[in-house]
Amino acid sequence: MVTRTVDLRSDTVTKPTETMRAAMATADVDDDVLCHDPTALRLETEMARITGKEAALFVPSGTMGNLVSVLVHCDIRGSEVVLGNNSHIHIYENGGISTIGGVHPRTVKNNEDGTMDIDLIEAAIRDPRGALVYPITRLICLENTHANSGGKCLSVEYTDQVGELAKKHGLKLHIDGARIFNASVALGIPVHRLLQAADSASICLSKGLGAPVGSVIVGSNSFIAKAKILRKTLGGGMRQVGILCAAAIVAVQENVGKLEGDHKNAKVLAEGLNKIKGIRVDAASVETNIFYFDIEESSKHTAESLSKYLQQRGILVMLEGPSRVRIVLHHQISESDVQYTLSCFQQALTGVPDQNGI
Ligand SMILES: Cc1ncc(COP(=O)(O)O)c(C=O)c1O
Ligand SMILES: C[C@@H](O)[C@H](N)C(=O)O
Repeated sequence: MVTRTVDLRSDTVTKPTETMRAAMATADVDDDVLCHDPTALRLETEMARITGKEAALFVPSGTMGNLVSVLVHCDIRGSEVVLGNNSHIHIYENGGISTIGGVHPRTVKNNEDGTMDIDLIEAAIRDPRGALVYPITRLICLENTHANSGGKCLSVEYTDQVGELAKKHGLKLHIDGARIFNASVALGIPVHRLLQAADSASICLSKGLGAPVGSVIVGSNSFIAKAKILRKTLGGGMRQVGILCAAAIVAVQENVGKLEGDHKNAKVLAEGLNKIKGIRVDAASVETNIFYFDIEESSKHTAESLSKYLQQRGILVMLEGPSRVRIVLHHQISESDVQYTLSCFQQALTGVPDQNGI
């Protein structure tokens, strides 16, 4: 019988802490559509301060945060957005910018570090003289940290360069900052500085920060005013939303400091896995809380059989292909969980109990 659960599928799996639940239970609330829920206002004011933007808006998910942001910037039919071919907006958001917003995606290859070559971004920007046949480029999107690249951090220098490029061409810059706090902690650079070049950003409170629900969009007063209308259009206007925002406030207050521990646990786990025959992981490249590993052909396991073996021992991972697995650390994974996980991997791949005798 499984007596322990180590959920490494994502940092979206965290459960609200007791402090969050207490804050939710006693939250000061009001109708956030008819007026402004006081706790939502507190969260939005704090997030605007942290990010150095004029205003902020709570939204139910990161997907809606990105969708609303893109649609505000690309509010004219025939608009085009330049984004990474391996970006979350392009891969995992149901093509919402097109299916709902009528916005055309223009992808540029993501490098292994999550960036897109600046010259390739510029080459993807449409020449306005071709307006008879071309869509009109209005927006560039970055993602920091870059999830599909293994939680890689975009440097502030790179972000500023893309910002300069956007300005040069009269474009806006949106940053999918689902894990911007992870980037900030890993780089030792404040969130507001990482977002300085961006006209907008979408920041997940429900990932590494551990809130049960929600994201926040940040930007200018004018941008957020338009975003609020679009959020309502999409059904995201919420009533006594302070119940959710109260937990998010606790998350920001209590969990940013835990991200460094998540990054350390990711590094320890990656380095430990790297020592196990049959597994290949670039442990040196682990920067934050996400990494991928590959199962070698010589191994007796596939990703699916390994995940089943691990699941029988309470360990949950995300399959990314026949021999590829994603691991994501979060504040509810302890150092002991990491060691237990390594023991189970050791047993699965080599059949030899490790020093823990498992
Ligand atoms: C980089 C990135 N952006 C956006 C999202 C979307 O967030 P949500 O799941 O809250 O819609 C996710 C994952 O969930 C993500 O990993
Ligand atoms: C799968 C993806 O949509 C989600 N953002 C995650 O990282 O778990």
